[in-house]
Amino acid sequence: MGLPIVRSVAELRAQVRLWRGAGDRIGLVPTMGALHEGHLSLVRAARGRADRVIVTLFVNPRQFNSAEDLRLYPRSEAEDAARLETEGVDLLFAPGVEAMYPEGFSTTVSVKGVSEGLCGAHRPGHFDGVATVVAKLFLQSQADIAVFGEKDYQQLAVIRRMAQDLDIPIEIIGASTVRAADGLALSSRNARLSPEGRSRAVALITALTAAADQLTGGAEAEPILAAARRSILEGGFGEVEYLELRDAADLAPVQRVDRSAARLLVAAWIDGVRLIDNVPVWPGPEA
Ligand SMILES: Nc1ncnc2c1ncn2[C@@H]1O[C@H](COP(=O)(O)OP(=O)(O)OP(=O)(O)O)[C@@H](O)[C@H]1O
Ligand SMILES: CC(C)(CO)[C@@H](O)C(=O)[O-]
Ligand code: BAL
Repeated sequence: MGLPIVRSVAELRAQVRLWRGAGDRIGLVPTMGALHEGHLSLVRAARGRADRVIVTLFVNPRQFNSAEDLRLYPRSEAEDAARLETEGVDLLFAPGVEAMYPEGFSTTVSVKGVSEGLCGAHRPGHFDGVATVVAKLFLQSQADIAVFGEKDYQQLAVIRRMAQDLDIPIEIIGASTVRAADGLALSSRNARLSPEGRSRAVALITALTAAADQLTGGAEAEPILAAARRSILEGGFGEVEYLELRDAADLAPVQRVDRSAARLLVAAWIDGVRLIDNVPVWPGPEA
């Protein structure tokens, strides 16, 4: 029969009404397309928890702080739809910009606290764009659950806060990061790396995991982070935008991991491509 693709909120709502009437539980997987195994892992997580799965594909201009990044963002809707059909997805919602932001659109959802620093500091307006579009997708789909990747860890924290603050009745599921065989986190932007950049990009996760091991149990973060930063640059990255240790729940800065779980987060540039990644850091067995 093929995967139904709808482009208007009215069509989406009509389908959701039928499913809700039948008592189905609805799962949502928001994406910007150019799908890879990371996205498909979110789809599988949603399928395990819901009767119907909606994937959304919308390259959201409001979350791009660089026109060049928006222009270069990979787009492959036909291939994406074919992969989603194989995964047994029930509906692809792929609206155009005018359907999401019609003439006169004037609202911004802005989340303080967790959206500050890290990517928030380096991509001005990015999380306002994410929070606004995700709030719309939640309300348009009326889904019961939504799945997001931990690869975009700060984004996940922003979305959890936004849904809680706005009393949107949806359960947010965080799914662990899917990696290539060498450890690089899968990302749509990896497609923009040269073959040499791609093979050197592994320096990011190598440095993160080494630093996380040393931080486990409460060692002072500063010298460990400085060494990790050096090894990322020596590994072939041109710039480390940030490398920070934060509390895993509220993303407050952390000097050492001696009480609760933390997260080590990085953004770095290689080949003119900005890659992000993060790993957990645990207080250790004696904490
Ligand atoms: N490697 C991955 N493992 C698990 N989830 C992922 C992975 N990469 C992306 N996701 C998740 O997929 C969803 C859609 O992300 P998106 O379409 O931006 O893909 P992406 O690969 O992160 O692209 P990019 O970072 O280049 O924009 C988000 O919830 C994101 O966290
Ligand atoms: C959540 C999201 C689909 C909102 O546009 C996007 O930020 C993404 O792909 O991670
Ligand atoms: N994966 C998060 C979306 C973005 O980079 O804009």
